[in-house]
Amino acid sequence: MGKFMNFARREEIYEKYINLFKPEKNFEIPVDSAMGYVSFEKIFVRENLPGFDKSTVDGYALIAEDTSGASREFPKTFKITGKVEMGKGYENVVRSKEAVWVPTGGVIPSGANAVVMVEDTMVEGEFLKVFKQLHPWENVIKKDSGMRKGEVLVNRGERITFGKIDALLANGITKIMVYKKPSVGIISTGSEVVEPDAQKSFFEVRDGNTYTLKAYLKHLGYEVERVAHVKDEYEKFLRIVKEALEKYDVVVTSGGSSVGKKDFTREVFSEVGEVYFHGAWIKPGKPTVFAKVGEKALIGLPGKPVSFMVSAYLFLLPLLKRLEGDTMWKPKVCAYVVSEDSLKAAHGRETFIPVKIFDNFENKILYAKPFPDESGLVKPLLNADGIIRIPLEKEKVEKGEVCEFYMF
Ligand SMILES: Nc1nc2c(c(=O)[nH]1)N[C@H]1C(S)=C(S)[C@@H](COP(=O)(O)OP(=O)(O)OC[C@H]3O[C@@H](n4cnc5c(N)ncnc54)[C@H](O)[C@@H]3O)O[C@H]1N2
Ligand code: MOO
Repeated sequence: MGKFMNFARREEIYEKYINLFKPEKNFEIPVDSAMGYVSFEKIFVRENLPGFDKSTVDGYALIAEDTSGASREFPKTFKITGKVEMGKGYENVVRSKEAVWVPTGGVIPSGANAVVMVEDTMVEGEFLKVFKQLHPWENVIKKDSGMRKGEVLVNRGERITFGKIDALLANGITKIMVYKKPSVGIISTGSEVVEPDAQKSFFEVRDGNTYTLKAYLKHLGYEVERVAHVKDEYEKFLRIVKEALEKYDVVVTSGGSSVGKKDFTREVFSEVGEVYFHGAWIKPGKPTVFAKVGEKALIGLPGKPVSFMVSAYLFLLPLLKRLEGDTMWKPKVCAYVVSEDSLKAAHGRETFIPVKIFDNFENKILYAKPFPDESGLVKPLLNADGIIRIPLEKEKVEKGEVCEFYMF
């Protein structure tokens, strides 16, 4: 197989490889099925919301100034003059020393400027005793204080959250154009690799990688298949990759990405397309292969379990996000956390270490328990919530030092 070819730093791989890919397809979807998709449209608020002054409590609408000095001992008395019905307007005006029943969400009658909660009142025939002093607009959502016509609701390239869905529906928007999510085919390689449910010899390894990645991508909403497993046979590997490229937007392989005699990934990728990089200055995940075949992406992930998942997190996920139109496709720092142990970085490589996060509620600090064991083991990921990063220029992290945390 020979040597590594064309190493690059992570940012360079983002700029010179992942940036080459663009979202192509979009379609219309009901808003209540759009969660997690990326919007193809820029959508504006259609009407001011709420369109009326609205009560936040069940109680009586009145003029706040009339409650001045009110208490349990010295209540103020009002005349009850009517009641508001939900979803309806109210004709009459509230005058000084008058009170009108209003349910939560009901309209504030004109003239009134506050609502006293029913618990702070007592009804005596036609009259209401108020035990509490209110300030103007207490317990009222002011008209149009929520959204204004013309404000941006959703930008093109923004992911649809439940907050966006709620706001779209509140505006009467029930359909939205979103980008299609890319489809992913995952190929497992390695003569020692067997199916997870297989009887295996002492020296064989169960295929965790490809099924784990499938589970993760499926959970994130991508169309994903674990296509096949191939032994270290060049011709068969080549054929399976070609077939997968016909079918999927992105093809990912596991294993065989290093420089061993039977590591065919780079060679196979070079035969079907253009290899941009073979090797990333990161640990784990160094022997990752990045290729492009027409508009399709072909990524060769290393076989070691931690290297496989970390490289998938750092490169495959951003690629998929970019392909689905997400403008925020690069990995994002989720929090700054304190490392519970001192850690050594890999020389000349940006280092990522699986961690579990602990909350310390007393001092309001997040702590990270690192699992820096060999990336060829499965164990470091067992209890990991994500990874912390040691930048390229740093050689170590001291116990108690603050690190960037990236959540899986
Ligand atoms: N001479 C060098 N050797 C290696 C280098 C190097 O720079 N020079 N880099 C090392 C690094 S770093 C990594 S990471 C590995 C990656 O190697 P490969 O991608 O070729 O992976 P394999 O050799 O196929 O497998 C490595 C390891 O992972 C196990 N494996 C493979 N597939 C699966 C699977 N689907 N599920 C679970 N485990 C799997 C496999 O049995 C091996 O134990 O290269 C180093 N070598
Ligand atoms: O990059 Mo390897 O993935 O260091 O273990």
